[in-house]
Amino acid sequence: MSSIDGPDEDGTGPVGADGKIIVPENVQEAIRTLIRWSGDDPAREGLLDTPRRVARAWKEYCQGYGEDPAVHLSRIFEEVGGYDEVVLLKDIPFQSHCEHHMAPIIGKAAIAYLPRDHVVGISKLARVLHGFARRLQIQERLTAEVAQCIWDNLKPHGVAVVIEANHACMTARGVRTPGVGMVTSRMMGTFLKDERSRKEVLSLMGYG
Ligand SMILES: Nc1nc2c(ncn2[C@@H]2O[C@H](COP(=O)(O)OP(=O)(O)OP(=O)(O)O)[C@@H](O)[C@H]2O)c(=O)[nH]1
Ligand SMILES: [Zn+2]
Repeated sequence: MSSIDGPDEDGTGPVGADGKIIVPENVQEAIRTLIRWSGDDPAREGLLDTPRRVARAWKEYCQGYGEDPAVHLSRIFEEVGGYDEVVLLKDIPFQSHCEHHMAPIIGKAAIAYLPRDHVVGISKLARVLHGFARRLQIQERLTAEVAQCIWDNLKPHGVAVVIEANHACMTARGVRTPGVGMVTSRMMGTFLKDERSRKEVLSLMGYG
């Protein structure tokens, strides 16, 4: 495959003439080994392009390693008309992969903060979530990282993050128990210290 110089638009690696990331031979071979180990023949026609596809899919699932989610919080808005109440983005769907089985984690998040003088564009909260979700994760760390990033960069009075997700490693394999949801939360600042504020934000999130 011929290549053009320079990274693709996500900065994940050199791309070929078809505009797709070039997958090194050793990565493809690793996937062929896994196919063989699973019981199939990587040389059969339907599987010939699979190693390349799988590798590119994993680059996409793990796009978060190529970014610092904090960059999304650098553009602030100071003219907020004196608004100093809760800002909440809820029901944000996300996908991640568990670091134990590399199996999908599919869920939704609610992210809230209590602004101190300034706010950010609301889409940026979802961008921060995806930046940390697109890595190999456990749900507890994902929750903590999203909250800490907002806390460190916006310096708000409070941050609250609640994540609810299903883990495919519990449904498609292992204990094989569909329908169970894991819930994690991280409260910081006012939401941690003040019970009334915590109750208010949880109620706005739909957990009241
Ligand atoms: N706390 C936590 N556990 C997770 C998460 N994702 C997956 N797990 C769990 O990680 C554990 C790994 O347990 P191990 O005993 O090392 O692996 P295993 O033999 O594959 O475990 P089973 O899934 O019970 O078959 C399992 O209990 C998973 O359910 C997560 O985000 N947070
Ligand atoms: Zn798992």
